[in-house]
Amino acid sequence: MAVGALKFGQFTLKSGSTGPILSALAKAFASTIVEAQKSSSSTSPLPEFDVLFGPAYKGIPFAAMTVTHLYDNHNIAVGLAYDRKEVKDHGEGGNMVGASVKGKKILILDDVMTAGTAVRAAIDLVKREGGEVVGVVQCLDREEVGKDGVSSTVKEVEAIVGEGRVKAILRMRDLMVWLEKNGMNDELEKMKVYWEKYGLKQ
Ligand SMILES: O=P(O)(O)OC[C@H]1O[C@H](OP(=O)(O)OP(=O)(O)O)[C@H](O)[C@@H]1O
Repeated sequence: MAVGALKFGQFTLKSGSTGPILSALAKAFASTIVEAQKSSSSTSPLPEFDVLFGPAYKGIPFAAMTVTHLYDNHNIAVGLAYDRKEVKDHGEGGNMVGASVKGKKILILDDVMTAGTAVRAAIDLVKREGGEVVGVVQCLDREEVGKDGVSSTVKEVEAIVGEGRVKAILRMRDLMVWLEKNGMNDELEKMKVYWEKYGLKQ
C-alpha cells in the first residue's frame, strides 16, 4: 500500500519499480520460501528445489532477485531459469533461458495469479523440458474464485503441483486486516466491495 502497488477501483497503472521496493520484495519472497520449507510451518512444506523459474516478463526480475537474496542471506544456492515470450531464431535458440531444468526440481515464482494461465504455461514448459515442478510461490494470493466459479485458482494449480504447494507472501485477508489496523477505511471499503464480487466464499 505504501508504494501504491495495489489499487482498487478505476485507475491508470503506473510502474513503481525502485531499488528499495524490489529489495523488500526479494527479502519477502526469500523468507516466504524458507519458512514454507520448514515442516513446522505447514502441513505441506515446500520440498527442496534446484532451480527457481520466473515466467516472463515480471517473474524474471523477481526470481533473479530472490535467488540472489536466498544465497546472500540464507545460504541457499539454487539456479535461475526463465522463458522468453518470443522464440529466438539465432544463438542458442528455444525459449528457455538460464539454468537447465532437465531432471531438476523446480519452484515457480510470480507476482500474482489471476486465471492461472501464466503459471500453467510455466508448469507445462518445465515439464516439456524434463523438470519437475514442486511448488509455486506468489507475492499476493488474491483468494478469488477460479474458472469453475467455486474453487480458487490456487486450488486448481495445487491440483497439478500438489496440495498445499502454492505459497504466498501475503493473502488478501492479511491486507484487509492491515488496512483496518491502519485506519485506511476508504481502501478497506473498496476492497470489501471487490471481495464480495470476486472473493472466495468460504
Ligand atoms: O494468472 P494469469 O491470468 O495468467 O495472470 C497473471 C499473470 O499476468 C501478469 O503477467 P502479464 O501477462 O501481464 O505479463 P508480463 O509479466 O509480461 O507483464 C502477472 O505477472 C502474471 O504472470
